[in-house]
Amino acid sequence: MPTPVLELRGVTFRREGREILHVVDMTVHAGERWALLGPNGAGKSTILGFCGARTHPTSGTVHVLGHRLGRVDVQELRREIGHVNPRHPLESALTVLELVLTGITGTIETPPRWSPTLEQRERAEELIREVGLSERLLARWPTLSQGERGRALIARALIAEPRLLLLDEPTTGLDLAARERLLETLDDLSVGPAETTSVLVTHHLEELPETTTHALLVSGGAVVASGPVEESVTTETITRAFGYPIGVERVGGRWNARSLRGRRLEGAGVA
Ligand SMILES: Nc1ncnc2c1ncn2[C@@H]1O[C@H](COP(=O)(O)OP(=O)(O)OP(=O)(O)O)[C@@H](O)[C@H]1O
Repeated sequence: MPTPVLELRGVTFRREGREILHVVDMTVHAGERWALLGPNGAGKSTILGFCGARTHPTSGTVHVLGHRLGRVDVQELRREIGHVNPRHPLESALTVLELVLTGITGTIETPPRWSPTLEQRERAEELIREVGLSERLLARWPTLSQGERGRALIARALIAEPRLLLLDEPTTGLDLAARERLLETLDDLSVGPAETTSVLVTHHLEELPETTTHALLVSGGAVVASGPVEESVTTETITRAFGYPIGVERVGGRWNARSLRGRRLEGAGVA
């Protein structure tokens, strides 16, 4: 069995005298697309922090790309991880092209006196085309819609050819068409290198890309379900994770969720 891309074993996390995560285990292999699901405050972002080598556990072990956190230069490790953060802290008015190129330098702003090679520029343009932003190539960051920013940030992450892609609520706040477009962009990544492995955080089942292969459901810092998505995302597990009766249905590859309060559980084709 090849070395997993991510391995969390018996991970706990304590802050201000409170245990935020209780014994989390998770193993992600190359090519898998994971979703981290759960209600507000469940611990999803904290887990994503381990995956991105940004947070260390209080106890237990975390291996990222075969390296154990605490025994590796995290700066170097982070270069192999693409992190799409909707709260990208860019302050200057970079164009889409310039923004994507900062994925090569691993910086937020364009470093002084740095300029791309012709090859790097062409690669950036190719990725911008792939995420459907060719017409906005020279548009500046402050003028981009939230959906355009999301897609530009995905291209920025991909240009560094990461072995692991982390997506923190990439569709939050997008209108319906922008959300669908971004999900299509994520689904299309599966035609890229087979090794592209991803972990996506969301609260909403409707925001899961069709290509999701596995899910980890957390609630109150504990794992409710984990494994292949068909087994881990069901009416029973989602109801347990969110503490509310929610029916889950998968239609045409995508998921729907709705309250079962006042409805009968049987029938309705729930998963
Ligand atoms: N550094 C910290 N210090 C103290 N408490 C923290 C810290 N980081 C996270 N927490 C707490 O841990 C819990 C889990 O937080 P986390 O952000 O991981 O949840 P989440 O599932 O991502 O939530 P949301 O869906 O609301 O973003 C929350 O109660 C949060 O307030």
